[in-house]
Amino acid sequence: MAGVFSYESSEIDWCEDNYKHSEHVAEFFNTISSFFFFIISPIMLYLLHPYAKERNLAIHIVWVMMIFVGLFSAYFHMTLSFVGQMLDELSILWVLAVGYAVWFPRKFFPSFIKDRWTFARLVLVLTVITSVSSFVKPTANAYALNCFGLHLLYTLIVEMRCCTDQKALRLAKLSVALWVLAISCWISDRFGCSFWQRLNFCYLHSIWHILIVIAVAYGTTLIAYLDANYEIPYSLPGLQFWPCDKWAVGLPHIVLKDCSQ
Ligand SMILES: CCCCCCCC/C=C\CCCCCCCC(=O)N[C@@H](CO)[C@H](O)/C=C/CCCCCCCCCCCCC
Ligand SMILES: [Ca+2]
Ligand SMILES: [Zn+2]
Repeated sequence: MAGVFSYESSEIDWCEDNYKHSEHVAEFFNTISSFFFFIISPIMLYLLHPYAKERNLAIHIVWVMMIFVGLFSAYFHMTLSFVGQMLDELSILWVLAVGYAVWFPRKFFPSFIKDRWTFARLVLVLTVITSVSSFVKPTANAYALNCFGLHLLYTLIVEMRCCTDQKALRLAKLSVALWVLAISCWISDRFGCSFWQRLNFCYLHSIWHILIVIAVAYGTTLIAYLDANYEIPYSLPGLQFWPCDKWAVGLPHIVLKDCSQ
């Protein structure tokens, strides 16, 4: 039993050299880059608050859980233990589940689902079953999780096909570009390690951590914006960038022009 907690008990080992910078931390840069989740999550909680207050406070669960994703990711890369791997992957699965439950567009619901509450209960049942199944072949979990990324991409493309809002279209292009860059780093670290070792540059998984958390910030704001236009159109949702709307870089957020109704 203790074996599952022990260092390197996971079958997965990322490209970064182990114990190069500390005898207690297996993958130093992969561990510290996980702390990026702690920086972005509280800012996103703050930025999404006006929208969540108007729509549903349960939306905050997504970014509260992202803090745990960062925590478990840091623990996994520090120990490369089996427990660390499962906590990292299961926390991602549950963030995705909450995201789908609160944001998945009603028009894509299966025909036998009548309302969001029933859809959320279906997501809960499927997530419990998937969580149990994830112990059957743990090495396949990360690939299964990336399939959700592909499904989100597909949903976004269908949603944006008839969108004429230039700010939303720009945000969609930025989210997809960040996700493509992030997933390229993840795949390259996984399958091209010997090449990167020859170049003495084994930090692609750390770069993935940073890019994916920004992609999720952009992607979730876009989904929340489309949701606000559909569910609370009277609040006249708009998109802005923080800290300054005129800057080329920043975090996107929703501004509600009329919260009086
Ligand atoms: C309508 C549905 C809305 C859903 C909202 C989704 C909200 C959050 C989604 C995902 C969180 C991703 C967190 C990534 C954590 C990275 C930790 C990590 O590096 N883990 C690795 C091991 O260290 C592990 O191998 C990674 C596995 C792959 C995870 C893939 C997750 C899917 C990401 C989907 C991102 C969508 C971005 C939107 C772009 C259009
Ligand atoms: Ca390693
Ligand atoms: Zn990682």
